[in-house]
Amino acid sequence: MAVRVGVLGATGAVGQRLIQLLEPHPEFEIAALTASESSAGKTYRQAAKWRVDSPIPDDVAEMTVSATDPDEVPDDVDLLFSSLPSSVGEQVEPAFCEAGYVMSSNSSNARMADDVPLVIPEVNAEHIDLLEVQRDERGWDGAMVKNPNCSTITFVPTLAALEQFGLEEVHVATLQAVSGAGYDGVSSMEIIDNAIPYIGSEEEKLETESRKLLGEFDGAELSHNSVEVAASCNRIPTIDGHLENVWVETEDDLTPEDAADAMRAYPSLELRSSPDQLIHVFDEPDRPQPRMDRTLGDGMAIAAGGLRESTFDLQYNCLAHNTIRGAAGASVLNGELLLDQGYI
Ligand SMILES: NC(=O)C1=CN([C@@H]2O[C@H](COP(=O)(O)OP(=O)(O)OC[C@H]3O[C@@H](n4cnc5c(N)ncnc54)[C@H](OP(=O)(O)O)[C@@H]3O)[C@@H](O)[C@H]2O)C=CC1
Ligand SMILES: N[C@@H](CC(=O)OP(=O)(O)O)C(=O)O
Repeated sequence: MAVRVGVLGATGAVGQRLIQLLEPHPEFEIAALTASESSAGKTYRQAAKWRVDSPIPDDVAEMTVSATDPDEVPDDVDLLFSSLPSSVGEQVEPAFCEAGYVMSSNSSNARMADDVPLVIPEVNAEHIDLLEVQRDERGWDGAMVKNPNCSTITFVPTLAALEQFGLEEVHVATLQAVSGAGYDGVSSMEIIDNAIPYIGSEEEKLETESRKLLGEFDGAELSHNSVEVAASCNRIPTIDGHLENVWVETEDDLTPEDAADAMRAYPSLELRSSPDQLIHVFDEPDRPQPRMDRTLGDGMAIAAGGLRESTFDLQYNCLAHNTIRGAAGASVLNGELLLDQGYI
């Protein structure tokens, strides 16, 4: 029987992607949709300005949107996906977990909290058991797992593949699509014929979340990886797909060929939304490119290319679909992990 799920922030850009991924999902059944007070009481069709590249599912369109309040969500909903603005998530997500709901959240609040697992299943699935510590400390029947920021998700799997060579120092420069800022985030007059070399708080997120993801969980505490990460973030006028330039220094010798082999061999998982091949390595020096490569593995794969020696041991480019692998798909995958690991 399918698990009954709810989406918090269902009318937003990420909420719509969640609905697109959840509606055909065989393990999940959409049973509740929430948004702000101004959407509550409306049908989903009335409340959401649907902009995803597939038709709004008929049965979802006629559902009534409720306020984002634990009392408004049916008790038999077993799993919540949250795509709320982080300022709202910070206020309401803990109340849902306290009320007993298990939650897979995409919002940035609490990602760095000591007792909140920040998970990319193919990289650090074992961190999910930090939920036991969380439940002990917070007295929750529910639980909260987070996925990282979309730019963090793009480069961390490639670092995980290179970890065997001893990561010392990483520099990353991003070229981020406008969808990452949400529909109303960047105006056309700002971004067309332009690039903006600033995205608020983004650099710090890449630098800190990557070290948490690559950290060790000993069953009681999580220690963060000591690799030095320096990030520089830029907004460019692509619609979807964050492209990143990465420079890596390693303790052991590392050739571009070794790096390509390690990335290609890095395993995926058996979870439904994991791609068959997690990291797709291009031999062509001018790939990956956002428009051509963002839908690899149904938008859940990481693409890499341009592997070469430079002033660093290794330099390369990588790419992921920011609203699928970087947001909604990442949350769905964490939901599948919660189910697989018996948390729901
Ligand atoms: N866009 C992207 O690519 C990415 C976004 N994220 C993160 O995901 C989250 C959602 O982003 P995005 O979908 O772009 O945001 P949107 O602004 O498009 O959507 C926000 C959603 O939250 C609801 N909401 C807003 N205020 C409240 C409130 N006070 N109480 C309850 N619900 C409220 C909105 O409802 P209503 O329609 O009624 O206003 C809407 O459903 C953010 O934390 C963002 O940082 C992360 C990675 C990528
Ligand atoms: N800041 C990211 C998207 C985002 O919302 O990130 P976060 O999930 O960390 O809030 C971007 O602009 O592309």
